[in-house]
Amino acid sequence: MNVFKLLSRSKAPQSSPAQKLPSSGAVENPQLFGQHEPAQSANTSHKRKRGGTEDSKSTSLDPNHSGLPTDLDFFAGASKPDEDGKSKKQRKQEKRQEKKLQEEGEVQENGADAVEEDPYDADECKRILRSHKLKVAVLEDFLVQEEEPPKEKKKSKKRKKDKVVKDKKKDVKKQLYPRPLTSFAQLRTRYGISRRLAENIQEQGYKLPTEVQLGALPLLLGKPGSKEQNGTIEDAKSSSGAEYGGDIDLLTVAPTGSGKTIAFLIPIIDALLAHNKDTDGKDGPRAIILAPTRELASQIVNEARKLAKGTAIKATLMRKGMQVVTRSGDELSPDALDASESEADDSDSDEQEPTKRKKTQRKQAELVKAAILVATPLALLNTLKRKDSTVAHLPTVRRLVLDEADVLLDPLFREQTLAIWNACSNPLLRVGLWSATMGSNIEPLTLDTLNTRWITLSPSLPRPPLLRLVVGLKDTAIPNISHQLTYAATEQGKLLGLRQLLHPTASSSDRDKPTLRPPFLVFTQTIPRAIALHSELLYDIPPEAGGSSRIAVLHADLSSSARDAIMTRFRQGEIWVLITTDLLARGVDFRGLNGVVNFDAPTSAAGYVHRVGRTGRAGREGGVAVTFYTNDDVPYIKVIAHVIRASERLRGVPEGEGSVKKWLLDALPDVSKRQREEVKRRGVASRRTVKDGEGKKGKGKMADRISTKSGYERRTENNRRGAREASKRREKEDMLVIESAGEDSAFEGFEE
Ligand SMILES: Nc1ncnc2c1ncn2[C@@H]1O[C@H](COP(=O)(O)OP(=O)(O)OP(=O)(O)O)[C@@H](O)[C@H]1O
Repeated sequence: MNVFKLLSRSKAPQSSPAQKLPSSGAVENPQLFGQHEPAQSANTSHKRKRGGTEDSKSTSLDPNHSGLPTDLDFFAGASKPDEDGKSKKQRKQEKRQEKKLQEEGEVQENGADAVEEDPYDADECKRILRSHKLKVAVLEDFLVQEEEPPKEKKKSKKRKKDKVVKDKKKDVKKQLYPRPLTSFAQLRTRYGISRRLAENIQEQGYKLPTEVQLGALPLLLGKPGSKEQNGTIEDAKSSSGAEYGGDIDLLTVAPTGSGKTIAFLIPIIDALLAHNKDTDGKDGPRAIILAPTRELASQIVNEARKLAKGTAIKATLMRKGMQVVTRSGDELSPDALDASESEADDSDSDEQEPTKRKKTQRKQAELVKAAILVATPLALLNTLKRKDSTVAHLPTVRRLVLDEADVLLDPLFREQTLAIWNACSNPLLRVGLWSATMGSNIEPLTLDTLNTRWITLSPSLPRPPLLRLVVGLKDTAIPNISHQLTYAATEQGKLLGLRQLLHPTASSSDRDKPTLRPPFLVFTQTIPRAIALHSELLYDIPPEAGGSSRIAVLHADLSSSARDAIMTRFRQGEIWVLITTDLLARGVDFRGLNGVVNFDAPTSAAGYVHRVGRTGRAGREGGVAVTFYTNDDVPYIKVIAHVIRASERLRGVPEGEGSVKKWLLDALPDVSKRQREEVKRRGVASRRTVKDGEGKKGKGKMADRISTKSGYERRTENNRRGAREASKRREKEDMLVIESAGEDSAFEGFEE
């Protein structure tokens, strides 16, 4: 068996206790926090089941059958079980219910899973949320602001309104304590999600919800009028958020690999299924998910398809040539027209016969018919742009998700993202912003956008609140991986260091340090550096082990099909070392990835959090993150050292024992915010790709160079090569002289 097959998303085998590596497979408990909390006596999952007994459903969706040892089954019911695992109270309740059912002679409409839950204990909710490091706050409670929109107000009243808003702001960031989702079974029992959706979730084999699912799903699934059903206590200060009935805009910050994707997909699919007419996208998509890269977008499509399997809901990846709204040809921008003529639809047409497909290609290229559309901002905006540069509206879209929201609202993508957000003209649009990191500018920008949209689109409608859910410490790397910050002095030092990782020897491997095993990712600052590093390492893997086919480079200059092929080979375990740029830094999920090497140090704290978060997914232990730094990085490495320190603290590593020592933190210089911004935007100067004509005498070439050879060796080699070439040239010239002399002597013409 090829152990590297473990990398495959779908074929990860079970872990063995001796081998704790991400590639060893899924862990029992994907949660990052709260696992060592003692199980409390307060019960949050007492149920009176209508239609069937508790044990008629011994699946992983059953909260009382999670299959975990009691010490791990953090959310196990609190009533002391008897030999059959049930308390007397539960047995009594079940008998009562069975009898009632027999009398009624039928199962309640919602199916055998419908239950009614007891009012919950608010203190217990708070305790669970705190132990899992979940914080929910109302950023701005629009629902209570039922004043006229500011636009229509007279100047004299404006001051008064400002005061009202200010007063309200005292209440801003009010904490909420939603009732946590402690088992996937509750999705059906508490929120009545569709049976098919519940089965699809169960098929994924998830045992416990991760923290972000535990907090976000109750907020997003709460049905209007579910207040009583949820047994919410009427306490303004410790509200559960159920009063919003799921009608909210949500900004979520949760660790990398913590399962944010299904946390935003489940509510979308559930809502689409709830409204039969929304399941197809005949008149246009109902939900749009934006992601910064094509790789991430296509991964989200896969997840959505798994969750929507067997339903009428289709998810599709936005490709060049697709159209999202019906428009006549002369309305299209040249970009959109070119694209629609050159390419056809995606996998929705895969099932059709080839001839039929050919005929319908043109038609399908005209309109996407999937209810869920996943796209990169540029790809979508290109198809929406009209000839006159205006953007077509998407009135059918009711849900917009910005995955990796901080980067989508970063200057690089901001304009495109906001253009799409504003193109979603439905006043009932609800937005979700998700990421593992969120800069401080994102909240005001989001509030601003929501405000402007409300004023222009629906001033008469009540507005939903904007809630913020934070899991763990904001902007911190996950605690379940080990970090190594390695000083390599020079570029050559980094290459030697990387080779030592590839070929560890007894002398090179530090016993205290966990070894990095393939498969792993190697990040560089620029595309030319990734290509150069790939050429340098190409023959480092012996032919017996697969040779150069085991190492590959992936970057944005490759064609889409080449990128897809490399991704597939890496997932299948054929490629062991993948060299890449920040293209793969965010969102991409290689479940069994054992490590990450920052060959070029990331240029921001967020960059570090996302890159290293490609390993240690869903609570897997044993991932390793190695970061090399040279003299050129010294001014900027402190922020990364701080992130590592914070993550080790979260893990419980005592002060002084972590990989970043205090003396190092004290020794590293601080740089100004401006310098930090500059390096974040453009990278470390010595590694930038210098364009033609830029920089001094060939500096551009130097910047991209990656090699083990020192400058001295290079110069000596160049001199030798120059001397050899000069000598060859001289020999050639001598030969020419002799030959021409011979020719001259042989010429006997022109003489009179
Ligand atoms: N409840 C769960 N139990 C176990 N595994 C889960 C659970 N939920 C999601 N996963 C798995 O966790 C992995 C990471 O999920 P996902 O890609 O959604 O993370 P993410 O939070 O979006 O990460 P990132 O911030 O890097 O984008 C996936 O392989 C997914 O299948």
